[in-house]
Amino acid sequence: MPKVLISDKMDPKAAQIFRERGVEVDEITGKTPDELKAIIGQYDGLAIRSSTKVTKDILAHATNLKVVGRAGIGVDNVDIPAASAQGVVVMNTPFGNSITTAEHAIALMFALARQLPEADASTQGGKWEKNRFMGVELTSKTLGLIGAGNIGSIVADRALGLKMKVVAYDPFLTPERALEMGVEKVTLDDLLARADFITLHTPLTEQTRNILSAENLAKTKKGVRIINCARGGLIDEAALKQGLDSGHIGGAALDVFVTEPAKESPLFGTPNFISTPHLGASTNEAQVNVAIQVAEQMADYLVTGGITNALNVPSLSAEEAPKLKPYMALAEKLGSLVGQLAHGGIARISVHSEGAAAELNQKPIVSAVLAGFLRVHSDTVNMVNAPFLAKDKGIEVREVRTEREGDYHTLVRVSVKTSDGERSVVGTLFGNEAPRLVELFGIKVEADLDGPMLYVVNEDAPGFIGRLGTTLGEAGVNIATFHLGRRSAGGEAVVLLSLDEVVSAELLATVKALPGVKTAMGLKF
Ligand SMILES: NC(=O)c1ccc[n+]([C@@H]2O[C@H](COP(=O)([O-])OP(=O)(O)OC[C@H]3O[C@@H](n4cnc5c(N)ncnc54)[C@H](O)[C@@H]3O)[C@@H](O)[C@H]2O)c1
Ligand SMILES: O=C(O)CC[C@@H](O)C(=O)O
Repeated sequence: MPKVLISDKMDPKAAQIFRERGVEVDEITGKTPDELKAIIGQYDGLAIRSSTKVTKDILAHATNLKVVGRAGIGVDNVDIPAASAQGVVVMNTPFGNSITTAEHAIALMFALARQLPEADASTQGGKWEKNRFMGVELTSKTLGLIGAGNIGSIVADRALGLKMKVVAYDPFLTPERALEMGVEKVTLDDLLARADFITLHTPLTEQTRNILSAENLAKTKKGVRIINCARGGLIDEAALKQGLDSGHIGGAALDVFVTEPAKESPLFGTPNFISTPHLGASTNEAQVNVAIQVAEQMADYLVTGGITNALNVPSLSAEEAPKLKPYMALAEKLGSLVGQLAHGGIARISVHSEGAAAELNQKPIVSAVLAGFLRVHSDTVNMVNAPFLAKDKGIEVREVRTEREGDYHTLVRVSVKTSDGERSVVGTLFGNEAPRLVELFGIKVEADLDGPMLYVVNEDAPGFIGRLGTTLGEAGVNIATFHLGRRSAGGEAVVLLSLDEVVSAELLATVKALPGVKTAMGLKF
């Protein structure tokens, strides 16, 4: 039974779903990195929010880990390249808390417009400062949206409902989508010059870090009010403080900080500054949503192999998984076969699906070919890290599909281009289930690729098969199945034998010395 650790505070629904889906679960929160390292080795899955930092060091101790699930959106607390390199799937729940976070941004916009926190503190402090708190209306004001994805577009929708004008800066926003959202797509400079309120909804990347830098803050309208419910680091906090102190910035509300938890900050106590402790996603509804979603996604992966919302591997629905499973087994065996037989630098691997195979999601099939191919040289390769490793090795990967059926109703052809030229192996599924090799380097041969095997290329001549059988028999090696193929009568022939044990180096040398043998190799599946 797979075992999952929930290491951050999460709605109890998550643990309930894991148990219902046959996944054992421990909830142990608040561990230090060293404490986490000591226990992480026993888990197949790790469910987190933002407190647990899944570093390379933690991953190195997570020897059984298959999946990290983030109950939320941002995965900046997970070292995704390290997880990918280790073959660990990283998933998030991209929509579960979007409405809640958008509402928090709108709440902070209202709070800034009417100075609600200061007015509350003053009133509860026994002062009745009716003349001190003069607000601004939102109606007809311009809201500048930086980042118009899931959350940004909900914020835009709510702001339009408040009769604001919304201008958006997002390099990936298409004019059609902007039209659909009812916003005006603008450049960043235009947004800075026009917005009365600015709200940030981008991830923190090298392009967005300090997107509101001192230079850009200086381009804003005097009195601008700024909201950040996305990620700390999008605003230069020192420049923000200066802008608030000088009065150029009329107010700022931060839910997120460069350093979290933000227990101290030069911004604290600044007039017109509001802060919340990363509460964007903190509503009952959002926390139930993300807990259910993360547990379902992780359980799907651990129990059925279905992949949803993964950031480092193509999605594979729980419905698709059983259909693709035999293809992935076939693809892996073909990849392994070419990996064992190919020599020289590999320039390209092409995966060509034909007939029924071409109708399926190709990404998992290609990943399985690469995993089988690369696993020949490393035990730690799996479907998650194989595409990254292939890229690292400079191997070009091609995917081709032909829906028309050929001799077989379904076929997968794996071709490898090396310095010696391009060679292919081809396989099909018998009864839609059993992987079977049907062609090897242009020679028709039918074989199951299973267990230890012996591969021999010889000159087709009478008596050879008998001599080979005798040689193996004399060495006490039992032949399970015998598969033959040849290019032409008297030409090059291929023998593939399934054996009950791995051929020893000594026996291989004897086979190679048989008259007519061109190549002999032990294979393993
Ligand atoms: N405060 C919280 O508790 C909380 C909760 C949920 C999400 N978040 C954060 O909110 C942010 C947005 O989440 P989302 O679900 O809307 O993400 P999303 O991926 O749907 O949208 C992000 C948008 O940013 C845009 N973008 C990327 N680079 C940009 C750039 N250089 N300039 C302008 N736009 C750029 C993208 O094109 C995309 O449209 C994320 O950082 C997420 O982690 C915070
Ligand atoms: O888990 C949280 O409370 C914060 C989540 C939020 O930052 C996110 O990126 O989804």
